[in-house]
Amino acid sequence: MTADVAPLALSSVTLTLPSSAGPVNILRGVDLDVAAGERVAIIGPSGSGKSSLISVAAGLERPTSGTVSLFGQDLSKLDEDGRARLRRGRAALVFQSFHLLPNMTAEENVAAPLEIARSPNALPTARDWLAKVGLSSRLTHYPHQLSGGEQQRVALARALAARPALLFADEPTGNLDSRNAGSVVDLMFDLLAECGAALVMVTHDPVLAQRADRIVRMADGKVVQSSAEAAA
Ligand SMILES: Nc1ncnc2c1ncn2[C@@H]1O[C@H](COP(=O)(O)OP(=O)(O)OP(=O)(O)O)[C@@H](O)[C@H]1O
Repeated sequence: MTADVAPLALSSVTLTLPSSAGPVNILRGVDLDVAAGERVAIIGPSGSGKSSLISVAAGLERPTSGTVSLFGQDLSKLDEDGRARLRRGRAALVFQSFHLLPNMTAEENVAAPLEIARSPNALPTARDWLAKVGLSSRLTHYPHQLSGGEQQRVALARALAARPALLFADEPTGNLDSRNAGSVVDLMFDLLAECGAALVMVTHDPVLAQRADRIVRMADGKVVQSSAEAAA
């Protein structure tokens, strides 16, 4: 993995989607560069395009125009499989609603992407990561047997077990009470530091945003401010 290639670079990105009321301009010319290991929080009012930005940046959605480079590769030059291959082991995602597979235990949920990436010792590695997030006693529990905070910690272990260079997080604590949110956030920042991973995180929580190295404020589909003091 080359440290000198920017994990993420967006240039003049637009996203326009059709709706019954006509085309909606969701992203209207977004530039964003994220350096290796840099932690960026994206804030802004509801509907300003934060989740859409993450979706386009992670290659889950194609921009209408502009370029998205992930680890130096232009995503528009890759098909869906190519984008998935590029992300695998290097970029990970954590969402507000966890997205754990309901028919798999905690350890199987964490091991699954490692197995897909053919990493050796997937299950022992999964167990190590569940220990890091304080869930050694819940290895064989299914998601419905876990609390919201525990499910989010499994999701975090799953995202970070492959030691990605970039983590995308969309409201990573959105469904948690403030005590659980605080412990998940502490854990996330500790584990990111351990991996040296960059973070692109959407949040409505100003306290969480302040923990980032940089705060990017969006309004109406555009970046309107980008600085360490944006939330002040
Ligand atoms: N598939 C779609 N088709 C049309 N419009 C959409 C679609 N998805 C999102 N939008 C619109 O795009 C805008 C941006 O949505 P997005 O979810 O990115 O905002 P957000 O800043 O993440 O909002 P929130 O903070 O409420 O989650 C919203 O006005 C939304 O209604």
